[in-house]
Amino acid sequence: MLNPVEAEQVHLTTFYAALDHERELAERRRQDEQVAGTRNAQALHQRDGRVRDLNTRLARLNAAEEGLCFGRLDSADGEVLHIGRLGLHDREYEPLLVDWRAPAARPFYIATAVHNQGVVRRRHIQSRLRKVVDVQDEQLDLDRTADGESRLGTGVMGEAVLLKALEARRTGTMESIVQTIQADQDRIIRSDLPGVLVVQGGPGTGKTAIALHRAAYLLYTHREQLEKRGILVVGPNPTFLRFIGQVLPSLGEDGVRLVTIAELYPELTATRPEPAEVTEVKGRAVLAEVIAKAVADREWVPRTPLKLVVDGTELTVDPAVCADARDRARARRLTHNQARPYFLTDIIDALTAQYADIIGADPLGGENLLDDYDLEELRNEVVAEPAVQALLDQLWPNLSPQQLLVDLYGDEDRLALAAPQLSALDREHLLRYGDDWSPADVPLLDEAAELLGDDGREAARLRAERARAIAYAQGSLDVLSGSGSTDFDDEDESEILTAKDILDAEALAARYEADDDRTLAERAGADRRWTYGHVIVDEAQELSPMAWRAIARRCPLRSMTLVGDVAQTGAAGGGTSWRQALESTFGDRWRLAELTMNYRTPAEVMELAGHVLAQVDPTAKAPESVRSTGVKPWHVDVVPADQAAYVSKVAAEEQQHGQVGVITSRTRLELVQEAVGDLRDVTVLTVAGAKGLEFDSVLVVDPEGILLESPRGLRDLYVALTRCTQRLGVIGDLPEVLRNSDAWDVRH
Ligand SMILES: Nc1ncnc2c1ncn2[C@@H]1O[C@H](COP(=O)(O)OP(=O)(O)OP(=O)(O)O)[C@@H](O)[C@H]1O
Repeated sequence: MLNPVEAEQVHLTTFYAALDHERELAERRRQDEQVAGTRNAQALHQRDGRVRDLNTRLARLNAAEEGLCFGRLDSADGEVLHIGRLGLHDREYEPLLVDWRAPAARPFYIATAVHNQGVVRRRHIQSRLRKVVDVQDEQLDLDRTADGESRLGTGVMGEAVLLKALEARRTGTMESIVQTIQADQDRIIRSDLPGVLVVQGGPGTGKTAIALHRAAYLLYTHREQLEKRGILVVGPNPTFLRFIGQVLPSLGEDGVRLVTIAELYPELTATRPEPAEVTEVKGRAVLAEVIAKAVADREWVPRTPLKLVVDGTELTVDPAVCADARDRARARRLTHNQARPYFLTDIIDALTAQYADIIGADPLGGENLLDDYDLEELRNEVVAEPAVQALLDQLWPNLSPQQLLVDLYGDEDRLALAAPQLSALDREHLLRYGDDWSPADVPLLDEAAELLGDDGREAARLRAERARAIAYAQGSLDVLSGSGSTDFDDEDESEILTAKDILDAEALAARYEADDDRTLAERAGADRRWTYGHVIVDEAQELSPMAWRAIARRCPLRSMTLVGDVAQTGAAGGGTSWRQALESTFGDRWRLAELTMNYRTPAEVMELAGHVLAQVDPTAKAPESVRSTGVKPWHVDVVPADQAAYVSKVAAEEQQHGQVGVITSRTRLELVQEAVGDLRDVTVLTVAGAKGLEFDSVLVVDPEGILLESPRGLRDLYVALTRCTQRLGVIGDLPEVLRNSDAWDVRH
């Protein structure tokens, strides 16, 4: 009789054989597609589509290679299901392996001894390089529990496997948790697609991991709906995006665009740093009104009549005429730039009429002497007159969002007019000259783009793109027709229509466009108006109301997952309660789920961090750590002058424990960075840069500085203290909140 490891090896070998078979099949079909000769452009085009699908299939099969099968469910009725990273069939199309996202796999994550969902045994299978290395069983059958064969358990699924995963050294990038997703996490992952779901959870509760697995689950379950529009994932900074970037590909999913708020606006780099007070003002919901007013102010009505000269004739633009033209243009309910031609037409008509009255006046007092042809000529003259164009640009300019903001920020009077509801100091924060952008400007540019509409650049870009596509298509047709002549010596073959016979370059270009070769993320990234099937925001507490508006615009269906912790808010414009953060954009149309177990930070470290949380919010409850390490956090007070050198020495020692994160105040950052140099596996960051990240060992340097240098210093300190999976050291003068705790192991 085989032992469990041997028995599972037999199954695993079958699964890998099926995986290899699928892979070979896809590979062969891809090769066949690639060598199949065709001269028909439409067939070529369809073939490209099939090759792309096969590439996706192969990428999915390859992603499942490591840890292909990790679970097994045995039901009371004797049914056995193996759970894996994807679904596989045998050659008779009988299911072999169930995808972890399929409904049938669900009991693997939620069955308990009390609610066993018909499962009597859950088996965790661990493998490496196609070999089963360990098997852990959980008996979920209460009858058997009664006779002592099993126990009710701790409420943690697959405890031994989970703890092994949590104890493991970090690699510097986040990994998939498919094998050990816990029941409360599973409920969130599989929550319904529609609506806004807010996931509140303390540090290390798995919010990021869950958000990414939810993306994979949604893509699998609602593929039809989501594949075309894709999923947008918004994270706090580029380092974080790199940290999480491999999780979805490792789950076999692309079709997801990962961005920070600063990258939300196409073709723009928004990296200019700015003071927190400025960021805070730019993030306020009222800025939407300010931008709207700034746009409206560019639809200008002069107070007094304006004079201009057309070919020696003086004409007057009356304020009443301008006001009338403006009202009529606005009544069309178009964007500023789209409404502009209507306004212009009215003003030009008025000027032409005035011009004609003067020029065509009958000296004898009779009717105007000009006919329609003359009037048309006069109109052309009015339009061609530079003074008229300058006047029109003044009254209703064609504007890009960038120009609107440059003009607004750079002019005290414009600011005063557009933002009377802001204090003089707040307006001063906005005042600046130049056209480089900070991340907080991005939602404002986006807001402006909505109100202004296309300023002509988008149309020009599309025209250029189309011209390129036509040139490319023409090239393809030339190649096809060139090679066609040599091949047609057979009677029958000459009957075949070539691309050239049935298509011209323009039609072919249209086909190429419809079948754009860029990835979904690239296409979505280039199009400001792209709307996604689902949006996931991580560290969502950091977003300002203006950022929420920009995000909401990208998902009119309001299908979103927002994960975060309002006790960790560091950004000046971020929210400290979900209600306050979301109210202006979503009202109360969102549902809340909470997570309470901490899978990252050991209990010893959480005890300390708990003191800080109690000061951030006395009503908040720190998440409960699932494990303790027996290693107390340590503290040493080193005078500032010696700190950098000390940190460098300790960081080098800590390297032996794995990835080391040195988190320090902004003021000490450079000094510490210099001292640490480029020690392998050691990263020096500020708290903002460490958001969402984790390390085996963390050194917090200058905690007092972290606390004092930001109005949200306490929350920053809480974030810094909760980044480690194993060890925490604190270097520098201790803030009051961390003194007098028994949690410390004091170093001298
Ligand atoms: N069910 C699980 N199985 C294995 N590991 C898990 C599980 N849940 C969470 N983890 C691990 O715990 C760590 C913390 O998870 P994650 O970063 O998603 O937490 P978070 O709630 O986003 O934290 P923070 O708010 O502090 O950024 C990660 O290493 C993650 O892989």
